[in-house]
Amino acid sequence: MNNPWDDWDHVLKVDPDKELHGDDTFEDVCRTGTDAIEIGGTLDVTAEKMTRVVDAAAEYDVPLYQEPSNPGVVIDSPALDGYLIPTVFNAGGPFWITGAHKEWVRIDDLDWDRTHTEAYIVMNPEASVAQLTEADCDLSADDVEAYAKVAERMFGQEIVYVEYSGMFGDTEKVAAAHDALDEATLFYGGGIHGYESANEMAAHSDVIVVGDLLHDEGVDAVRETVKGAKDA
Ligand SMILES: CC(C)=CCC/C(C)=C/CC/C(C)=C/CC/C(C)=C/COP(=O)(O)OP(=O)(O)O
Ligand SMILES: O=P(O)(O)OC[C@@H](O)CO
Ligand SMILES: [Mg+2]
Repeated sequence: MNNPWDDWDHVLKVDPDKELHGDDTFEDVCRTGTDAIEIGGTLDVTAEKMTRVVDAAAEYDVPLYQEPSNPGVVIDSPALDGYLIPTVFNAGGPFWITGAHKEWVRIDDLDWDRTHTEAYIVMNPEASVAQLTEADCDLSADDVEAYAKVAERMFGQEIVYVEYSGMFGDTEKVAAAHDALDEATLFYGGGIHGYESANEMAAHSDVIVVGDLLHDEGVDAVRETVKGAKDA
């Protein structure tokens, strides 16, 4: 199966609820050298805020994907290459595994060819995503490895996402997920803040995701993480 993310090393995650840094523009954001832009955040995202970011990025050639945190923020735009829909394997209950998805499919006509899932393993208990989904983050490397195998082999997931949002993760646990996968692509996100941290996590995953750095330090700092990922 050929998927666009097979060739990615770096994804930039733009949170529609956060401002860009300093004088950065969306043109700068699209020209950091990242392989794709994911648009999404856990808290206070609306369809209107999503539309603002998609419209601003539409004219540049970087692939654009929406990553909705609930069905109400999904927007229909020809500028989007697709939708990356989280499912949280270690959520505290079924709503964030299949429940929100069932509601979405019930109320909307999906564009199935552009709709893909990401099997999240949420690891930082302080992150909004962990609190919202009541994720069990108390996982050993063996647990993470097992979740990754369940995602790939039992549920046919093409993307497994080890999510440390807001903190730099444990490389041993990320590597355990990486080693568990044959076909699926491992995304890693959390706390990447420069060349070194990008380079280190890129060695233990297939794609690194950089989020808050864009909003906190800006496009020049993001460009360093692209270099770190590409050099790994
Ligand atoms: C079925 C549909 C369309 C949506 C449901 C999708 C699911 C299951 C979402 C649950 C997990 C979630 C909220 C994912 C959003 C992506 C994400 C983890 C963004 C990063 O968020 P943080 O960085 O933790 O949050 P803030 O920056 O907003 O605090
Ligand atoms: O914001 P950071 O910590 O870079 O995390 C990136 C991403 O994995 C968040 O969903
Ligand atoms: Mg965030």
